Amino acid sequence: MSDWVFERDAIRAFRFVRCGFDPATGVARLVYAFDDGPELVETVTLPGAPFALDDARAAAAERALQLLHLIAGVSYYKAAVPAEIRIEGYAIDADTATLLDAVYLNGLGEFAYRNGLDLRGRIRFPHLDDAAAPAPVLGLREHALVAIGGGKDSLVSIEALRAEGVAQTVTWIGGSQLIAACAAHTGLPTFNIGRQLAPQLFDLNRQGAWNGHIPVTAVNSAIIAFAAVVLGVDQVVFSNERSASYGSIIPGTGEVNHQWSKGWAFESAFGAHLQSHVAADLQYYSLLRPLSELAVARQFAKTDRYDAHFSSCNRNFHILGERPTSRWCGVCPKCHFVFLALAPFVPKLRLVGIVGRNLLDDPAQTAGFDALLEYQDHKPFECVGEGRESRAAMAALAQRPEWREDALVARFAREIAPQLHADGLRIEPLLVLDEEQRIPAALWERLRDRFAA
Ligand SMILES: CC(=O)N[C@H]1[C@@H](OP(=O)(O)OP(=O)(O)OC[C@H]2O[C@@H](n3ccc(=O)[nH]c3=O)[C@H](O)[C@@H]2O)O[C@H](CO)[C@@H](O)[C@@H]1O[C@H](C)C(=O)N[C@@H](C)C(=O)N[C@@H](CCC(=O)O)C(=O)O
Ligand SMILES: Nc1ncnc2c1ncn2[C@@H]1O[C@H](COP(=O)(O)OP(=O)(O)OP(=O)(O)O)[C@@H](O)[C@H]1O
Repeated sequence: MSDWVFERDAIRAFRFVRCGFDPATGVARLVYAFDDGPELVETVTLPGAPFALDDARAAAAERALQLLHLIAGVSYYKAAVPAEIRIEGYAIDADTATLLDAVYLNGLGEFAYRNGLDLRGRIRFPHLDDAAAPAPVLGLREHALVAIGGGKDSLVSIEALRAEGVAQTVTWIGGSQLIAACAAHTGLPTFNIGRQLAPQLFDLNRQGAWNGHIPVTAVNSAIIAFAAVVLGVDQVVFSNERSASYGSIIPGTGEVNHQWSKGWAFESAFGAHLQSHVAADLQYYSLLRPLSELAVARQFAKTDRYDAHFSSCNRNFHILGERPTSRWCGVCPKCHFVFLALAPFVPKLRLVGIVGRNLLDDPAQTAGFDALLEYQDHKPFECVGEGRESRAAMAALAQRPEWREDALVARFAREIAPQLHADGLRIEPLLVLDEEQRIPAALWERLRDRFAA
């Protein structure tokens, strides 16, 4: 890393140096730096090059690339969180700055909390006073790039879109074999985007950089939106459920949402921004926004097509280090939650077969399930449903002969449920669909009945 020394607390500025895309190779380069330190270069590679773009689409691709550059910078900015942010080579308007201020502040909420940092008032993207010209209609082809993450949620979306006859390409970022296997198992066209973080980020981490969670869904969304413009298609579909909009309530701090960029605040702001600043006919939406985690679990239970392939356990998705030998580690909050959320809807034998064991009959996992229930702990910083969903799922299992003898279900019925109001333990109200979403109206009309049952 040359002679430059990373002194985290002495760094003054984070620089967005430049970004560029080569349609001949499909490689986008996103370049950043701290002060006058070495360039940090992240690459994003779209398969299928060369790409031929007419002038209007090339201009829109440039706008989408700049948005990606700005959002993906969060991985590097976090290493030092300097007071100044500089954008070189292009300029942004006030709307774009407002979006970025929100993505960085809220998306780094867990990072800031865990590191004892207060980023409020610190993150200010510089901007011009003039508003950008409204983005034009590009005449994009009707086709959906559907993000797949290897877990249950995106598979529910993919099957719903298939049933409704929506043309889709299953799209993912990175080299996960697990996601590739799930994608292949859909039997649909696939699109695997390469992403390499600047390797120096890991050196900075070793040298004492601030480190922690980043809003990875915002980054993935910006990558796929850029790909949609390059490919000339009109929809980017994610599978973020309603429950993702609710964070963990931390005594003395308030709400901290690990999943902020999976929430409605990000989806609504980012989707509107793409239409006003990138292409007026580019639609970004989450197909599962009207559903709670329990409602998604109910949908997933309807098919066993992916049982031997999918996993919701995030330990499968580390960039560095060893991958788990089993698809489900069985001890992390996501394994706990997905087991609990599926249990009311999936036959017990099938569920134990998927995860490899019965997590609800293992007293060693008591603390993990207590956190999900928000019992003597807060909801874990993970992609898990609301506490009321976990409590309602447990309460339902406590009524089922096949589950109620299991150690953690029996303990819930004996020790926790008596302290709770019975009305708050009903599953049915949590399965009601929400109308706060941005799914194209005609599609939602067709989907509503499917998701209501
Ligand atoms: C796989 C995972 O859960 N990783 C989180 C973990 O990182 P760790 O160091 O254990 O491993 P790596 O993921 O290999 O990361 C190495 C370093 O690189 C940084 N980094 C990674 C990706 C990126 O886009 N930018 C980065 O800067 C990372 O910070 C490491 O220093 O712990 C980290 C700290 O808490 C998390 O940030 C890692 O989370 C990944 C970014 C990740 O992809 N996580 C998803 C599985 C995830 O958490 N999804 C959320 C969605 C949240 C959202 O708002 O988008 C969810 O499903 O709830
Ligand atoms: N590597 C990836 N590439 C593209 N999209 C991704 C990737 N990882 C996650 N996503 C998308 O981000 C969103 C949130 O991911 P999340 O992990 O919650 O979903 P999932 O993997 O489909 O299901 P589960 O909640 O069971 O893990 C989903 O829309 C998912 O498709």
